[in-house]
Amino acid sequence: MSIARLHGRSPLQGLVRCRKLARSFSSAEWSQYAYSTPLFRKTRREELAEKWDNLGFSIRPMNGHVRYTYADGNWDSGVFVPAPYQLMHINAGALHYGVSVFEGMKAFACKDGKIRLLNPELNAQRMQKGADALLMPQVPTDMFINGVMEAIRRNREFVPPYGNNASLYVRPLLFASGQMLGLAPLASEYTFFVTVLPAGGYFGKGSEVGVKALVSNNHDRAAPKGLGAVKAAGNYAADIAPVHSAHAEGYNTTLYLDAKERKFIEEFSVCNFVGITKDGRYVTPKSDTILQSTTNIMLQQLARDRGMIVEERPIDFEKEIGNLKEVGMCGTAAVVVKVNSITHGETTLTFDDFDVISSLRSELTAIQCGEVEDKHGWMKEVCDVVNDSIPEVFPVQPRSFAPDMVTAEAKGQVQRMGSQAMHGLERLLLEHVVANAEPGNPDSVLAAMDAFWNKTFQAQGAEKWNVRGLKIEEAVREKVQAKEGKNTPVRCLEMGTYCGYSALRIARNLPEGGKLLSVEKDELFAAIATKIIEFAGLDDKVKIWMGTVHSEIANITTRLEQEPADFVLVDHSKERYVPDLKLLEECGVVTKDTAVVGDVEVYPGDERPPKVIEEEIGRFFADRAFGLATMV
Ligand SMILES: C[S@@+](CC[C@H](N)C(=O)[O-])C[C@H]1O[C@@H](n2cnc3c(N)ncnc32)[C@H](O)[C@@H]1O
Repeated sequence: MSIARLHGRSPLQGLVRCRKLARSFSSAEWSQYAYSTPLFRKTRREELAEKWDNLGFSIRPMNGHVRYTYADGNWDSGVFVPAPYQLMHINAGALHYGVSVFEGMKAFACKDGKIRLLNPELNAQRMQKGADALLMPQVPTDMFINGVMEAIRRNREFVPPYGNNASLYVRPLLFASGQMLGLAPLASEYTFFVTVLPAGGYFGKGSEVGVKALVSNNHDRAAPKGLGAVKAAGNYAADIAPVHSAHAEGYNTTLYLDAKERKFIEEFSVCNFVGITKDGRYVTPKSDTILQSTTNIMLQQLARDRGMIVEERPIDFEKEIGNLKEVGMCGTAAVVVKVNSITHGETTLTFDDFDVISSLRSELTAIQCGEVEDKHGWMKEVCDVVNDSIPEVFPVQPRSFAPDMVTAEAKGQVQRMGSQAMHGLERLLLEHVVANAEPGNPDSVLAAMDAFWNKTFQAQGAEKWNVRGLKIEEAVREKVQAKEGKNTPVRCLEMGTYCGYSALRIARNLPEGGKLLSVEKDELFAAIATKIIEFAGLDDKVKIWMGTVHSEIANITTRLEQEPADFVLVDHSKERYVPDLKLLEECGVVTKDTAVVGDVEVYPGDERPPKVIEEEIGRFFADRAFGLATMV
């Protein structure tokens, strides 16, 4: 049996059954996955025009984030997700066991009109150390940097302009997104994502004004031989209560001493401790439970460049604190902030000077924005800044930003549709349509396609094939009727166009203004379908989009005008049904109101998808209240 008949025209072996799940979901249940784009509105650059100096440190919805998924021992090729959501199982390891590490980095608009990133290798290495400690997969340095750069490029209009002390704060995160019940076995899925937000605010200003710190006597940050040296989410959770009680007592931050002896300085709340001794040495604590700040590493280097003595060693609080003339707290967001005083019990020590640290800080920030030579090669160029005086034309986005990653396709886990041999048949189909159908008449084009396939396959399965088409059309018509008089267009999405047969059946039911976006990864099929649709005169309603849902998600949401789809036909490769539908849900394209019709038939001659895939599809559809057309 030729594989050709599996596509678009196939003898079906049973009845077509369209099942609407009767079960109704409460809005709370839906809220976990029925996102719709209107729930968040992306920030517009114009809204920030007056605010660059006062951005603060708050979350604003950006254009989207970059996400990679690790499953079956490999990372996928990465995707840009134009939404701030991640759909995951309620038993995800990150949620229950805190299997999560993150990073903080900054991108800057430089004097020469370029956006640059500060020292990403250091952050990649630190995340790798964290991954080791929590037995998560490594994020290779190249992938880390590619992901970070892509997230910045895609959000580059939110990089504050040069001359401003704000920057684009970049947050890469690695976590167990797969289920875990107990700590062994490990999660089957991990996610690495990179999200960004423009930030400035408190830390910028605080660095000049100075802060008051309180030695934390009732809390420890991390246990000896624990996870204090990695940027694990739990370390931050442990810091919340202490820092809030310090605030309540009128202090800006906490200072932790070592958990074992309560003698040696550890770090401030989420910031490293930096001191300048009365004789001009740069001192900073050394301990296995401190997270090493990348900013601290660079400040130390700048101090050494000036000939200063740098000592990274245990610092006995009682014995040495009085010998410091300057104290700063440093970290990516803060750079380095002046500490005016430290209170320990009844005693408060004050530090009036900040000249040495302040000048190191100025040198580092000058390197960051390209004002002084970057002798150590810390800055990595990302792209050009947005020029407000020139209308923005976004460059064509690369299809894949991690070309070396092992993709599901490369692993052979995605059904292979199409071969050299098939293209010959599809070419004949197009010739047949052009020769026999009436231009501008979709019904006659469909009739010609039916005739072609009937002839090729001696009419096997013709009737059942028609039933499938009718079911699809019925679901579309229901949606069209529901929208009648509502003045909003009917939006449809198809995954897997092949030669455009189902696209025609959908589109011929669409009223004026109705749209079908059909995604096809095979370029030749996409070209043939485009010609067939054009010949049928439905090209004003149908757009064939080349690529996969995964690679084209940002274009899909844009073409659907950030609105949910009314109808979705899932007819591409079974392995992609659930991941692609999940992504569409996260981006607000598929909601509880979308009619989703999935072809779950295994056609004769087709490779049966692995059982886990069939089960995954079954579970996914059973959990949702949208319609499913099942081929039985
Ligand atoms: C069963 S055919 C679609 C038939 C079509 N909907 C019809 O009824 O006329 C599946 C198509 O999906 C395409 N495809 C497979 N995987 C895909 C993916 N990940 N993204 C987009 N298209 C894909 C194949 O190239 C093939 O043309």
